[in-house]
Amino acid sequence: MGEPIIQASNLVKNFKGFHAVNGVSLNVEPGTIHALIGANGAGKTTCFNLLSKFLAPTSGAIRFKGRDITRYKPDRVAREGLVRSFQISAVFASLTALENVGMALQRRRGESFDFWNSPKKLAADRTRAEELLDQVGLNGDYHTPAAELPYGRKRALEIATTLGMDPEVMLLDEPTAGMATEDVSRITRLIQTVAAGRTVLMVEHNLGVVSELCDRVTVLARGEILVEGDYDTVARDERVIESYIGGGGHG
Ligand SMILES: Nc1ncnc2c1ncn2[C@@H]1O[C@H](COP(=O)(O)OP(=O)(O)OP(=O)(O)O)[C@@H](O)[C@H]1O
Repeated sequence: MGEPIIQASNLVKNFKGFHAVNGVSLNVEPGTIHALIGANGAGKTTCFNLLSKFLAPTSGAIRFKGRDITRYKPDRVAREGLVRSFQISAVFASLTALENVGMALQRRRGESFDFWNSPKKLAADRTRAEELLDQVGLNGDYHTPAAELPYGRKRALEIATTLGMDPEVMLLDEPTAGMATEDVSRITRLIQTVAAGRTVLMVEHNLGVVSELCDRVTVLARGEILVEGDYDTVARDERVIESYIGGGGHG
């Protein structure tokens, strides 16, 4: 294995004395799809928010491509290629699919969204935005407001906006949560496609999706790493089975 693209050392996050993440050291290898799993309350979301810089750790360090990013703001790490997917928020729900991806393209350049950008830049963005929408299967939905897209397509749009940031590492937060089986397989295939030439770190509850997609799996329990390995190894591990059956978290 080469040098990890993400190296988290001894991450700790306390909330009023409660250790949500308690000494997590995690390496993500470039070109892999890596899952964070664990029972409810295990610390997956907190860990994810630390890695995407949406939360500052109480202690510990994070390196991205060898550089210490522990004190970086989310926008800066995103521009450097570590990008998390976002649920299309209420603010952008009224914008069309094309406009949502267009915003990501502008954000990539560090610009705030500007409807009055130069026509040349807008035309180039539009072509790129259309390509990205085609890639995620939204070729018929360029002008549909995000709010009107069915759930599975909304999640596909989120992936397109993430791709608009030109990520080297994509951080996906429960990409198949709340989906019907048919959408789950579509998004699984989509993640597989967009993972080519990239690194993906995802929090995912659906173990079928994890087994299908992920090269490496880190299992958290009570804020700590319980087991790490490929899917078959962790799925067989007694401690993992027990943590799922027993609820694993602290609640
Ligand atoms: N902002 C916060 N303030 C206080 N406690 C928090 C906060 N965020 C998370 N926690 C606690 O930290 C623990 C870990 O939460 P986290 O959301 O990271 O777990 P999770 O593994 O993502 O769980 P789930 O699968 O239910 O989403 C939980 O006990 C939670 O109650």
